Amino acid sequence: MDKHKGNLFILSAPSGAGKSTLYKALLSQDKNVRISISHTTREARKGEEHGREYYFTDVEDFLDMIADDAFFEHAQVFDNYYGTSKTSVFSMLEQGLDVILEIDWQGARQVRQLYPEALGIFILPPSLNALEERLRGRGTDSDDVIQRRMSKAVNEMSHYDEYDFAIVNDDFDTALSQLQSIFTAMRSKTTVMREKHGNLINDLLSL
Ligand SMILES: Nc1nc2c(ncn2[C@@H]2O[C@H](COP(=O)(O)OP(=O)(O)O)[C@@H](O)[C@H]2O)c(=O)[nH]1
Ligand SMILES: Nc1ncnc2c1ncn2[C@@H]1O[C@H](COP(=O)(O)OP(=O)(O)O)[C@@H](O)[C@H]1O
Repeated sequence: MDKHKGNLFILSAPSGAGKSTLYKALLSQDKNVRISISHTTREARKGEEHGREYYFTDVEDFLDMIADDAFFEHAQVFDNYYGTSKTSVFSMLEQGLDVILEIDWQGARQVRQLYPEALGIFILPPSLNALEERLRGRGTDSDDVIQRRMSKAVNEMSHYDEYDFAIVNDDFDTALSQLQSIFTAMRSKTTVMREKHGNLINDLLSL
């Protein structure tokens, strides 16, 4: 795969761990970061908008996109399909923007295969009780759905060590500052410096 100017980040967590709240806070403070908007076949929740949280798509269109090789990665999560389309991600990276993929562990595995320089970050809740409270507090899911999400959460969390970094989202501000530090560190990698500051590096080495 071609080299791009921006960095690619994978952000995964069990539902309710706080990843959306964290990345929204990061986005509001960091003008160089964008979130990739996924396609999904799940129903929009109250307050969600097509093209903002997700592109809400029917199963037939989603399967057509798979057949057209339009996805960078895709997976079935709960009973729905989710996928990241190739075009917008690569155009943002090409513009030098850092891109966050908010995807599950199955999608993360596919991205690592295709794009090994992607950096994986896993968000953990401080406890299972806290996770359940946050899911209930969000008020978007029925009891039934919450129980299913809780059992899926344990499965999702069992993959945390496939990621480069893990953050426990207990105190929100602490977790946010850890996330920001990871982004800052990634931008100082020598490979990124060479790509972005080639002229400076040539000058510095010119004696
Ligand atoms: N593989 C993959 N997973 C995704 C994508 N978009 C969202 N997901 C994952 O699908 C799961 C369910 O997401 P969602 O329905 O928004 O519920 P939420 O996690 O409770 O907000 C989460 O684990 C997301 O990370 C995607 O494009 N690809
Ligand atoms: N550190 C935290 N402490 C307490 N509540 C939190 C914290 N981080 C997020 N939340 C709350 O938990 C709920 C789930 O967060 P959300 O970002 O929607 O999770 P996810 O995107 O991982 O499913 C939201 O109501 C959010 O305000």
